[in-house]
Amino acid sequence: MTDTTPASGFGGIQARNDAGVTAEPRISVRNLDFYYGPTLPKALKGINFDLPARQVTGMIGPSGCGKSTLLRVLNRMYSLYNGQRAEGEVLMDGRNMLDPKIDLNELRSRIGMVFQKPTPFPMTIWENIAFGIRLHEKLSKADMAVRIEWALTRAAIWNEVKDRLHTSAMGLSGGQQQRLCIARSIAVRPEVILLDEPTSALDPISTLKIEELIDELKRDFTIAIVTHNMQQAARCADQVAFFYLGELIEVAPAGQMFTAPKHQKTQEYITGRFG
Ligand SMILES: Nc1ncnc2c1ncn2[C@@H]1O[C@H](COP(=O)(O)OP(=O)(O)OP(=O)(O)O)[C@@H](O)[C@H]1O
Repeated sequence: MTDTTPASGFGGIQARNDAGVTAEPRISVRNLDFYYGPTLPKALKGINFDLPARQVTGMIGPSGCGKSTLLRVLNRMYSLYNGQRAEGEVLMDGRNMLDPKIDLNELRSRIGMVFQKPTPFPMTIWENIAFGIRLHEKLSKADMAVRIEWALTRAAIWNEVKDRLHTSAMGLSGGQQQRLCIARSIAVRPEVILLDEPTSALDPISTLKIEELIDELKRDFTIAIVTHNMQQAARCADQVAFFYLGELIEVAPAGQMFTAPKHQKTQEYITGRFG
């Protein structure tokens, strides 16, 4: 990982990516509201922000503020559940990804998701990767082999698994399983990867590997990461979005967020006064 001289931040938090956010938006979220049910209050209220292309957006905020809900809306996972409803827009190339006319398969191939707990399928390492690719593309055996090696290499796990591709993925360590899940997600060559607390079940060394991987992957992918760990947000993110009670309170370049947050609530949260 390249390092920059960190700015001194609140609570000793130092943002590594201090350059600010200059990229064009890959996803623009506009006036987004979300309901878990017809009689339940809004879980997301009037959210407006952009995910800049090939940058990492860290999503922070106390438990229940809507971070995971937002990721579930971005890849329309909620549409599997009766009664859950989103209003507003999630724009990619000027098209609203929430429009039911947009094919879910297309959406999922453009916006991939990795969950908190590693979720490998109970099949071989090879099949874990091939399975998703086959849903979207028909590749020859040779092309499939190339794609699988590419995905595992990009997820920084190829060297550890290349001699055991046809053994069960369940035999991998937790950290390896999570990198396999990242490989599975990038194997379909999405443009955006959503990571929901991807290291919360991992040891510090595996966590570091995933953070290094995120830094590497942002060369090609637009990334959003939900994290409870301020230090991790400061290490990984180019911009940080702070959520509270279903609202987006503040979004800013990481350096600014951890040195000079504009809102009192943000300041209280990042200094550990609640949450
Ligand atoms: N399936 C559900 N049905 C009804 N309400 C839900 C459901 N899932 C989440 N909620 C509510 O939506 C709000 C946002 O929850 P969400 O899981 O997005 O928060 P979060 O910020 O990701 O929290 P955490 O950091 O604890 O994972 C909370 O009030 C939660 O209770």
